Amino acid sequence: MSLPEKAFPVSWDQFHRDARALAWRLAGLNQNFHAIVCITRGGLVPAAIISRELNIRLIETVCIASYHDYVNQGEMNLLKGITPELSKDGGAGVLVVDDLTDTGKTASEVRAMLPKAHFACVYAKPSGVPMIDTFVTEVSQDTWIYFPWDMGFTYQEPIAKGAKG
Ligand SMILES: O=P(O)(O)OC[C@H]1O[C@H](OP(=O)(O)OP(=O)(O)O)[C@H](O)[C@@H]1O
Ligand code: HPA
Ligand SMILES: [Mg+2]
Repeated sequence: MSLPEKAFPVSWDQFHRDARALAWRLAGLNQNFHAIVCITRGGLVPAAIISRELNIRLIETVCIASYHDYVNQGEMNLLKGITPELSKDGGAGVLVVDDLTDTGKTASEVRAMLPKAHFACVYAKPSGVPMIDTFVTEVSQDTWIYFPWDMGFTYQEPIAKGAKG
């Protein structure tokens, strides 16, 4: 697959604001989550912000990767699963956090491990939306989200010369 048509660049400020907006939504559910399971690596950043806002101090990781060469998704690679302490009741009362859902495959893989957990991510594309309980911003499927931890400052082509957005 080549790079999707549209670009959605996100700055650190914007990501912090959007992750906080996610925390507000989650707080409004009054569900009293006792732990966060964050899907590494992308979920580490929103998990740090949400754990601070909601005062959740028990943080676990599930280490899973499927995008092996930037935009192309390969097979799911589960490097570390979830402690039985958190998965024993199907993950009831657990909040699962990721940066985004795209095809929904990553979330679906983790849902199979924690069917009763609440799934949250900051950004969502339409194919992944059915896998997620709470998110903040939806972008179209033909959009690539550029996260600040993947970026550096570079020259931008003017719009009139064909900049992508
Ligand atoms: O909905 P999907 O199509 O499954 O894609 C979403 C997943 O892809 C990215 O992770 P990636 O596998 O690139 O690993 P990373 O978090 O370590 O960057 C992203 O952080 C999500 O976890
Ligand atoms: O749009 C995206 N941006 C960054 N990482 C991703 N992994 C899957 N989709 C995306
Ligand atoms: Mg990820």
